[in-house]
Amino acid sequence: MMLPVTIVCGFLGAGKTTLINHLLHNPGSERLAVLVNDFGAINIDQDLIKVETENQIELSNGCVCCSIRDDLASGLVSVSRLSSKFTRVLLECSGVSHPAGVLRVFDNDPIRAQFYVDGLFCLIDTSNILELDYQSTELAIDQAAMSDLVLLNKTDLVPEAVQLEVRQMLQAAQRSMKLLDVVNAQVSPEILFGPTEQVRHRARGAVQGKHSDVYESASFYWDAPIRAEAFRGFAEALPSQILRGKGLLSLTIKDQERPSRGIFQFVGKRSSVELESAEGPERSQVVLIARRGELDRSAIDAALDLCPGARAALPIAQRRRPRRPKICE
Ligand SMILES: Nc1nc2c(ncn2[C@@H]2O[C@H](COP(=O)(O)OP(=O)(O)OP(=O)(O)O)[C@@H](O)[C@H]2O)c(=O)[nH]1
Repeated sequence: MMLPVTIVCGFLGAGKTTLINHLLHNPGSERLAVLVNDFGAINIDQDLIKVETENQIELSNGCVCCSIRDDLASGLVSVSRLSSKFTRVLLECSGVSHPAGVLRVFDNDPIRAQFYVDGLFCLIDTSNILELDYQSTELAIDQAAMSDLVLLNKTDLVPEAVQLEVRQMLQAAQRSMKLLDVVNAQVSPEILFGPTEQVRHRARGAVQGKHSDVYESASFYWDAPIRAEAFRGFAEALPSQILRGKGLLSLTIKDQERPSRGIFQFVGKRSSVELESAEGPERSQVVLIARRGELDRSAIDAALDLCPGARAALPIAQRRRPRRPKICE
């Protein structure tokens, strides 16, 4: 039996992982296999998926629409071997993925014989899309234009006038685009998993070049727990050209015996560190993404000086062959 695939796309930080977490908590009658793609050298999203799911595959080391399409295909093959366990695949694309490149994977055998794209949904960060550079705005609009439904997320952060401007910009690109206002990607699973009125002719244009030519990332890790104050200093000193930052941290806090787990989020010039009740991970990890050439290394080094002990994770190009995705059983 062929398995339906729900694809979630949207520019960096738009709320894709928030949506995946929401759907995993509210799966309805579905048994979901989740494939998660992160652009950076470290897959932080893998750890930000908050439901204990053994049915999760990590696709890191590049963008799923251009550099690691083979990894997506082999991830899907791994799912197909266990297809009786699942009723649906949820695919979270990296924020710089173009849906055309992702859809191409489903046009070829053996994937074409085992999976079909049942829905393509796009998250838009309503609070930030008007601030993006031209090329990133174009990518975000392309992602939206190819989707069956666009979720205008983070509407809590902007006044109605801005929401209206975003709507007008998107509908100027495609008049028939379907838009739904949401906060924290809260949408009924029936809307995404039920029958969709799919975009009739999804353009299957070739993706121009690789997204690693347009965007770059830097990843760092700390083997010892970090003082929360020191990390705050680092986060505040990050240069404003960074489009996206995220991290999974082990933070020491005054008067607390054990380090706590912290989640670092940086998007649209807003940064936050959320402390969780769980104990911190063995290693703290942070990924920063910017347009190629705009990742100001000396400013980042100056920020890292405020938070000693960081080591750089190897850039994608210097790694050995990307790891084959493995499904946990
Ligand atoms: N205020 C507000 N914050 C939100 C909303 N949706 C998501 N966020 C926050 O935005 C940040 C980014 O959300 P993610 O779900 O990680 O975004 P993403 O698209 O998966 O990010 P990438 O995978 O890095 O592209 C997190 O701090 C979320 O908690 C929303 O509707 N309102």
